[in-house]
Amino acid sequence: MPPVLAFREVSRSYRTAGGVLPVLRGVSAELPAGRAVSVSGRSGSGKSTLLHLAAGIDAPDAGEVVLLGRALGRLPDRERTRARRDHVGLVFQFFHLLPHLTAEENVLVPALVAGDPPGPAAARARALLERVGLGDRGGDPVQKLSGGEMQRVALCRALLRKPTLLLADEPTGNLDEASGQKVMELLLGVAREEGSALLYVTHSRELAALADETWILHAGLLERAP
Ligand SMILES: Nc1ncnc2c1ncn2[C@@H]1O[C@H](COP(=O)(O)OP(=O)(O)OP(=O)(O)O)[C@@H](O)[C@H]1O
Repeated sequence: MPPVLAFREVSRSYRTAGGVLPVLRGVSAELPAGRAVSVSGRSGSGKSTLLHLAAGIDAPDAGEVVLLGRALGRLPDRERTRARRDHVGLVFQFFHLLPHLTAEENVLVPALVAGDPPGPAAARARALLERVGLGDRGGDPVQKLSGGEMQRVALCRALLRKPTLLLADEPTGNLDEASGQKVMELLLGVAREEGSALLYVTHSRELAALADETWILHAGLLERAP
């Protein structure tokens, strides 16, 4: 089976006022199906850049990002968007929920966008909310929920269409330690049950250690922690 995600000699630099800033300098790594990998590294080391490349939101200057055997850079825009929609779930630090919609409606957004049949999608949304302990909050507008609860809703939304790859950029960065720990345990547990590979960025050593493997970005290169 090909890896869910592969970085092959990926480089990315940015043009800044001070000149060209090389962020990734020939990074190669593979994420096998169902595996959980955390990404660490100091501020500015390129963690978010790596995740954006994985999601096809950003493109490398050189090298290839391969999702399920297909090099994203070689796909036409529409195909790349479809690959992301069908195979990738995204969780962000600031949740990006629609505040006036209910928890269940937020979870259902990806199904609406994709035109999935509403009945099965709604049943799955309810089952996921139940799984993360929010079975009785599905009808509440998300703006009434706590930060930890909002992130659990965002997790359900990311998982709704059974993504092969779940990407999470500092998913606990906006939460206190206790809710952060709970969200991370749920993220890892549900991803494992669903068989989704998981790549998550975290600044916390404890939370990074919960993964099967840790990738550390340093000086534009990727090192694997034992
Ligand atoms: N669009 C951009 N234009 C110019 N520079 C950028 C751009 N995006 C990122 N950078 C720079 O690239 C470097 C890596 O950014 P990135 O956000 O990937 O780091 P990070 O490891 O996620 O950082 P943090 O832990 O602080 O969130 C930083 O120095 C950042 O300022």
